[in-house]
Amino acid sequence: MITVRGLRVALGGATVLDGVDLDVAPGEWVTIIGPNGAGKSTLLRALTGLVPFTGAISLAGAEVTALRRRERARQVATVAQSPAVPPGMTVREYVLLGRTPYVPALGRESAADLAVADEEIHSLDLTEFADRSLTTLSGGERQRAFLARALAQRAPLLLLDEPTSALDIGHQQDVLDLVDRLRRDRGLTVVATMHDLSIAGEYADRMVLLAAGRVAAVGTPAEVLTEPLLATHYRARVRVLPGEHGPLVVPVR
Ligand SMILES: Nc1ncnc2c1ncn2[C@@H]1O[C@H](COP(=O)(O)OP(=O)(O)OP(=O)(O)O)[C@@H](O)[C@H]1O
Repeated sequence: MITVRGLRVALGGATVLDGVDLDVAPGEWVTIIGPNGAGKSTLLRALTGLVPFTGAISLAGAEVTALRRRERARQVATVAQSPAVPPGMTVREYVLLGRTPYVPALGRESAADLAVADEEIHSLDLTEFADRSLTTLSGGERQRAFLARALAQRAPLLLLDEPTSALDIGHQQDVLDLVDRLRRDRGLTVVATMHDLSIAGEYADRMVLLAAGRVAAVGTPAEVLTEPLLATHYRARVRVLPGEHGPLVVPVR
């Protein structure tokens, strides 16, 4: 589904990603972790062709730079870390934006587009907010609206930049369970960045540890979430305990 070879990104004169290789199989969930500034968001942005890069990135066999915008939007849906909130837009109107790649030029959304939007509003538990202005939602409610818009795009590849950072622990689990269920039901491929390492490890098939723009480790959660790797790359004092669905990373003073 995704092949990245020798990816290098320079921003503002600094090398942000350097020699990154990555393979993500169809239906796989890969979570990118790493300390602040490691290059996680930049990697996601590069996957959608949003930052200039050297090296090669292909999505479902096509070079990302060769895909036209509309085509790319049918392949990849992204929830950015802090998406723009268009003023005066209701939740339903916002989620409908996810259907843009399917609306004909100068045309309007069809009844089927409206039905898809309402389905995602329902699956994200947003029905009671559908006619409210997006700007009046709490941070967590808004986060769910961002995800609903991305899901309405019905793209096979879902890129999530810290999808749970604004959510309480219950909604974190609801949203990640939903993404996992959609992954199975719709065959979605998921690439996410996350800071909560225990939760990250519980949902990912594989993890990539980025540090200073390079891949420091890649493997199963048990291979990547180790005390020595976390001490080296995060300078964190942690204990890693065995958990039912993956290692549990506990900070210790
Ligand atoms: N437009 C830019 N110009 C210069 N430097 C940039 C630009 N965008 C990002 N950077 C730098 O690139 C590095 C990687 O940023 P990125 O946002 O990818 O990190 P991250 O791993 O997602 O961090 P965080 O965990 O803090 O969200 C950072 O040092 C950042 O300051």
